[in-house]
Amino acid sequence: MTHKIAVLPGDGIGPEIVEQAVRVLRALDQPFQIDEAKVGGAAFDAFEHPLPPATLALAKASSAVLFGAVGDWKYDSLPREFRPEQAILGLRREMGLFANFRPAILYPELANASSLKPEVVAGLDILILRELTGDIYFGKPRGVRTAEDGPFKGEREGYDTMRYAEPEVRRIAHLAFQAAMKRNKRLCSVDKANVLETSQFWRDIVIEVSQEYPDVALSHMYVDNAAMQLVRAPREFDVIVTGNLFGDILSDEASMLTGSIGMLPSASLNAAGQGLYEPSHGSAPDIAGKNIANPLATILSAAMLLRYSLDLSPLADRIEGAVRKVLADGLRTADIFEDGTTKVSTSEMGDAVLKALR
Ligand SMILES: NC(=O)C1=CN([C@@H]2O[C@H](COP(=O)(O)OP(=O)(O)OC[C@H]3O[C@@H](n4cnc5c(N)ncnc54)[C@H](O)[C@@H]3O)[C@@H](O)[C@H]2O)C=CC1
Ligand SMILES: CC(C)CC(=O)C(=O)O
Ligand SMILES: [Mg+2]
Repeated sequence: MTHKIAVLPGDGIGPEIVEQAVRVLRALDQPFQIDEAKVGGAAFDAFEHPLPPATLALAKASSAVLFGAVGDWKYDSLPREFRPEQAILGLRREMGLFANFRPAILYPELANASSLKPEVVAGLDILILRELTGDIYFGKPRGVRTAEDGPFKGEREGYDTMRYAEPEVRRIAHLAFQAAMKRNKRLCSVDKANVLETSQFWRDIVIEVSQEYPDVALSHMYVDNAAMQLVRAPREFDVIVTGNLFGDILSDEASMLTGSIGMLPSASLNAAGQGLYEPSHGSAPDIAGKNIANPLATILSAAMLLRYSLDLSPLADRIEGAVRKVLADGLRTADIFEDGTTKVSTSEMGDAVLKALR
């Protein structure tokens, strides 16, 4: 069976890191049909839209999407609908990719690259499940208006809307409990229920859903405390489930526990099992075009693609094994480099993973 994979490299380091992941996929010698399309700023430059209809159609018609990253400071003054970030938000919304799995795993070889002491992070293996199509990122109304009341009445104000519908909370909660069942049966739901109505509602629904999973130990934590606990004692967590905004922030924080944001892959799934796979980081314009970005988060995202969307777990295992081997061999991109290891470029890291696959 031929699997259709849409490849959307995007902007900044996107093309450099996606190129390495595609080389790895091709080296598996499978009947993949790999089609590439422009997205983000690259698509805006070519077609005056960050998510052209042809790119969206290609993504929707594929079994899975491999995505790089979008965005660059040079587009920051465009009207919002034309900004590159609208491409990834649009793909998530249009494809219904509501469940974002971000596994933060510390490879033993990177214990010293983590910003925490090895004794605090050794053996770290947590899963952050971030709701991806709701919350303040998508809530309406939003905009800039003249304040009608309050101490700044008559002045301009910016506003957004945080909202979650009951089915949205229920479906992500079910996935979180199911993920916890396959792991260490501990689930921590992160919210801000002491302040926000949306969060109290989220918490109430999660508690209701928990009745169906009596074997999972459910806890709740306010997001400010969770941010602190992640650097105090990260191994206390097993699965974390949280909303879109809090999950965005906490997963970037968790990435540093693994040594670098260049190590954190992600899978964004919809109800039909279709998925978009991307590193958790952005387009890193500060290092783009220098062949120094870490491609491992993207290569590990390709492994998640094989496992979750194509049901090819043995091939995913092969890629993850190859990544472990290159790290054990002491190869490091600049972001995870330390004395006694060998600094390699983006493409050299790709070469090494390819070699280790065989
Ligand atoms: N899914 C997406 O496409 C995302 C896009 N963005 C966009 O990316 C652009 C840059 O945003 P930032 O806030 O700077 O976040 P960023 O994640 O792109 O970069 C943050 C820092 O991490 C470093 N970094 C990121 N990935 C790396 C890698 N693979 N190897 C080595 N170092 C790496 C960067 O050099 C930078 O110092 C913005 O336009 C933003 O909107 C941000 C996050 C996600
Ligand atoms: C455009 C942003 C919402 C992307 C981001 O920061 C993320 O998904 O982690
Ligand atoms: Mg983010």
